[in-house]
Amino acid sequence: MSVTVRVPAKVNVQLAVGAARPDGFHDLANVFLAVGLYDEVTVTPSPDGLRVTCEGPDAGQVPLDRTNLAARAALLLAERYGRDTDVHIHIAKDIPVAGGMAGGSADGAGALLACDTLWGTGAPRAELLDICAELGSDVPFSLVGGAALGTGRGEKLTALEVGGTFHWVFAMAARGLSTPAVFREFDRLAQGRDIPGPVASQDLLAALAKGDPHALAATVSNDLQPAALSLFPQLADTLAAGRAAGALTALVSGSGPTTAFLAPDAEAAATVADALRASGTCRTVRTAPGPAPGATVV
Ligand SMILES: C[C@@](CO)(OP(=O)(O)O)[C@H](O)COP(=O)(O)OP(=O)(O)OC[C@H]1O[C@@H](n2ccc(N)nc2=O)[C@H](O)[C@@H]1O
Ligand SMILES: Nc1ncnc2c1ncn2[C@@H]1O[C@H](COP(=O)(O)OP(=O)(O)O)[C@@H](O)[C@H]1O
Repeated sequence: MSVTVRVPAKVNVQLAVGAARPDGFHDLANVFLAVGLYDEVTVTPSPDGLRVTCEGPDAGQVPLDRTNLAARAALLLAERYGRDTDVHIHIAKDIPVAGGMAGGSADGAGALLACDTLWGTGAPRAELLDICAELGSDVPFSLVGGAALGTGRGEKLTALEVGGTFHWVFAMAARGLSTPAVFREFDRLAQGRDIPGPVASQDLLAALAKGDPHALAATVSNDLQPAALSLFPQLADTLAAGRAAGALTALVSGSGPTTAFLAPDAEAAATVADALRASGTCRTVRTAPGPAPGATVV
């Protein structure tokens, strides 16, 4: 018997970052939107013990040892419920690696739900969310999907209402960016400045609730964008190419380097995608609607 779970990528429509905390994390007002780009995680009982395999264009960059977030999720759940981790975890990866779209987090949440289903642990949802938070700040959101405000380091979630479908274009870069390196660059750029506590924009939440792409485009923001651009200046060319092609707004997704473009409708999204492909400023281009559902057994 196997269990397969489908898990979405995310874009941060607002990422407000506070000052570094004593534990090295940053308090956030992180408005997540799940989008229709998915990894699929399949778990199968395996007589050879815990094993991870991965397929997809970025598979070569995914660690297959116990540092893989999917393996860590299986180990944490097994430890809490006294199970053996005799599973083969296979990841069919479509979310870019180290792209700021929470691909590793998606695999962590996916493996957790898949193992929970396979083992029939009956873990309460709150306990699964707790394990997700232990795995990483973004992992709880990968489990719930939709749209949510993440506070604390991004792990404390409040579900948000979304009044329509938003049409996104994503440009994947030639290389990845390390999330800790981008936060470190944020700290460096912030030196000597007063960093206000992060607060969600009420105008942005209203735009999401209304499902209005023009209002959303006018309110998106990402405090990590200057840091990502400082480490990867060529991203400015990708952002400019998408804007010139009619995107309502262009921003770096999370810590980057994937760039995200909001279009007024699906047809305009296809036009922006074609222009980005022709621009030669990125590796691949994908379109995806949001919101998308969270981790789901298929
Ligand atoms: C920036 C965001 C925005 O959604 O996503 P990505 O762009 O990486 O996808 C997240 O905050 C990433 O969350 P996640 O990738 O789960 O990070 P974690 O494993 O929890 O932390 C990795 C490292 O990032 C930094 N970090 C992360 C979250 C946070 N609130 N403050 C931080 O300073 C810390 O240096 C930490 O050691
Ligand atoms: N299942 C996984 N998929 C991708 N990366 C993983 C996974 N598990 C651990 N990692 C590690 O996490 C790093 C960040 O990957 P990822 O989650 O894709 O990026 P981001 O945090 O920018 O969204 C990778 O460089 C890789 O070393």
